[in-house]
Amino acid sequence: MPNRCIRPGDNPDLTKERETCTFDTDELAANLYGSRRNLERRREISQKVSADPDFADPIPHEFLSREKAVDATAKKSKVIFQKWKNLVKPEEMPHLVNEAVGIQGFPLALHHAMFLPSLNSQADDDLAAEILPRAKAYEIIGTYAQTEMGHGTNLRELETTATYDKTTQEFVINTPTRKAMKWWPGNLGKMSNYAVVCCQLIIDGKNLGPHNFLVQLRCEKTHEPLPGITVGDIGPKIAYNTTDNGFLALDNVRIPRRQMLMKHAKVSPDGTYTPPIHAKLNYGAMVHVRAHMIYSHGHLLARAAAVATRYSAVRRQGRIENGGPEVQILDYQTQQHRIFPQIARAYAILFAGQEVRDQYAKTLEGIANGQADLLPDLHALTSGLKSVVTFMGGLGIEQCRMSCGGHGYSDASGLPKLYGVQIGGCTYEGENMVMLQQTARYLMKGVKWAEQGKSLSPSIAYLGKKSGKSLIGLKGGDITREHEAILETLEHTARRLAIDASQLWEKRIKGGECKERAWNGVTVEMNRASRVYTRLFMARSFHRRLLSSPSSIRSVLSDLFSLYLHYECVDMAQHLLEDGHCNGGQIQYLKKRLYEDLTTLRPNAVSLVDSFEISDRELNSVLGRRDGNVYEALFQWAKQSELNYTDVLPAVKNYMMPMMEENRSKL
Ligand SMILES: CCCCCCCCCC/C=C\CCCCC/C=C/C(=O)SCCNC(=O)CCNC(=O)[C@H](O)C(C)(C)COP(=O)(O)OP(=O)(O)OC[C@H]1O[C@@H](n2cnc3c(N)ncnc32)[C@H](O)[C@@H]1OP(=O)(O)O
Ligand SMILES: Cc1cc2nc3c(=O)[nH]c(=O)nc-3n(C[C@H](O)[C@H](O)[C@H](O)COP(=O)(O)OP(=O)(O)OC[C@H]3O[C@@H](n4cnc5c(N)ncnc54)[C@H](O)[C@@H]3O)c2cc1C
Repeated sequence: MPNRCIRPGDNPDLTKERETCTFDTDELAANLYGSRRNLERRREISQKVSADPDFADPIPHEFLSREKAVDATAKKSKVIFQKWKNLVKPEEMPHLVNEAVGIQGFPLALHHAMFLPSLNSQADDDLAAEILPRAKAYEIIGTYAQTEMGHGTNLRELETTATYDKTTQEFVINTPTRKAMKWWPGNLGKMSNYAVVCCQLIIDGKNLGPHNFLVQLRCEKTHEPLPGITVGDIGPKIAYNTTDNGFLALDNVRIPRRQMLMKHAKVSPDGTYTPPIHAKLNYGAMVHVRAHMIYSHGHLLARAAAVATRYSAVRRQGRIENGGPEVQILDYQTQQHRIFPQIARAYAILFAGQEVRDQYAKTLEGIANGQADLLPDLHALTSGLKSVVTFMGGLGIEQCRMSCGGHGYSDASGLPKLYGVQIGGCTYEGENMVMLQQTARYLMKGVKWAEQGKSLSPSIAYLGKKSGKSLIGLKGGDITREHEAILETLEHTARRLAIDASQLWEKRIKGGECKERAWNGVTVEMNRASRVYTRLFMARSFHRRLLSSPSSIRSVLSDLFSLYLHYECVDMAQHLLEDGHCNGGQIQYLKKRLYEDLTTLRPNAVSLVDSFEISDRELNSVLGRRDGNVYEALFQWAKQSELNYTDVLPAVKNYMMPMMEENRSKL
């Protein structure tokens, strides 16, 4: 079944790969994006963006200074949020943005990712009615300012205060020390004129903990900072350099009482405080991003896998046997072992990302109806997923980069930027080690509930099951039963690690340590349990997707799922072996199956990444281009380097030439 990406003039090796494809690449892409219609819309948007002169790039972003890149991004953002705004549905926006401006951020990123969601879910009706229409119409730009120079993780110790003044019915917002400055918020430095600012709420001298407040930062007419406000950009970073991550200090800035986000927690005019139905509803914007970033980070890995796979199909280097032409590097087993698991993981992350977005929507619905009972499960799952996915994605992108040899190190490959953006996710929205502990807290409760025979939510239902013997390698040639056997083994391992961690914790408490110190003595094991819980969820989610897939793509998805499971199990072999649930022979069996999977998937590798349906513009990689004509494109790309504007650089004229001349004249 030929892949529909084939076009005349393409690199013949890529064409051959696509001709040997065994599945309908459009079917898989439609499944990935939810429907044929969604796939068509995706393509339509890609084509229209490419054809829109307002989005044209005279030279690639990689060659622009930071200021020019920010300028170009802002210009395109204006086009998106004025000219294009009504041409796309909200759920198509992320694709439009990726396509038109790229992945390094844009002036309205935080406005969408956190400012609007905070207002939507935390502002009371009056404030929402006043501010939301203006924010949605882009009359104002906002961000989410929580992290301070001195505190990001430990929100309880944030220093910025919002002290209620009953006499004027205002909050006084203040930054008491240098390290209390807000530091890091995206789009805070230069773009935003408003922010949701997280402050300790102080009433009558009593600290009621972190709460959110809407603060105007800049004049709506001049964009100059308002009195009492010091604001700016924190400087260049590993990536996200078209984002103005910023600093902010507030010098006793007064805001009206109603600018506290009071849908859940409330302060009445006389200073009476009413707590929310769930203590952490103020943290809702973080849960929003965590729930959505899984999918977007899966897409980053998908891009890297697409670049590495296509390039490895056109790159020929060395021979496996003497004689004959040089081989495609994709034929080396080590190359397949590096890249194919990244393809499988990208699909797994995308599937899990879609499930968790749905779970988020359900939880939000519940909260709107006064029910926060789904929140703890969602918080545990999103905390685990954000940590596992960003770390796994970072490792995966780096594997893809190395698999492209020298050219992978060039910005032409697009891979260094992808890596920089991906690993940002290990830190933002809660540092990974910290968020895994949030998941572990929930697991520890789950272990207790299971012991007490209480009912468990679906994501931790496995904690209440009994383990049998691992059937890995004992299920004959039936792939369906093999998948089940592996999933059961993963369930056992996730359960066993959670119970072991719980017992280790209890042992330390019984030994006389307080709960918290005892916790710190077992957090490595706690986080291990959280990771395996998360990886089990991802495997189960992939399996659900496989079982519900149409027959036309069932076989290739099953091959991919096999590789996914075998790879994950070999990667986690230590955990499978530790308690004797699996034996060495079973691990050897899994490795043998993994190597077979590499061979099975080889003919479909290029088509599997074609089904990610990432346009050349969005991929932004000379190595990953759909037509595979990389060498000419590489030269054309390099010619645009600003160092090539002139043959003899001033740096050479001013320093190197005189040095050489002086040294020659000494002889
Ligand atoms: C046009 C484009 C459209 C785009 C659309 C949106 C796209 C989104 C995709 C975005 C992708 C990329 C965009 C990039 C943007 C990045 C921007 C980055 C922003 C940030 O980084 S914002 C700052 C984030 N900061 C943090 O995450 C801080 C981490 N720290 C914490 O969260 C907390 O301090 C803590 C949880 C670690 C500890 O808090 P604490 O108050 O001390 O609580 P605990 O005692 O630990 O826990 C008490 C109980 O509360 C539960 N809990 C904690 N947090 C939550 C929560 N968020 N929700 C629910 N429940 C929570 C916890 O489990 C405890 O429960 P228990 O007592 O055990 O029952
Ligand atoms: C690209 C990017 C964008 C960002 N955007 C925003 C934004 O828009 N708005 C915003 O408010 N913030 C933003 N941030 C800030 C970000 O949310 C914080 O940096 C993050 O939450 C980590 O906090 P921290 O920097 O204080 O790290 P720290 O807490 O100082 O972490 C340092 C180390 O200490 C460890 N550590 C800390 N506490 C514990 C613990 N309890 N247990 C074990 N280990 C611990 C961490 O694991 C880590 O290894 C952004 C950050 C980045 C990198």
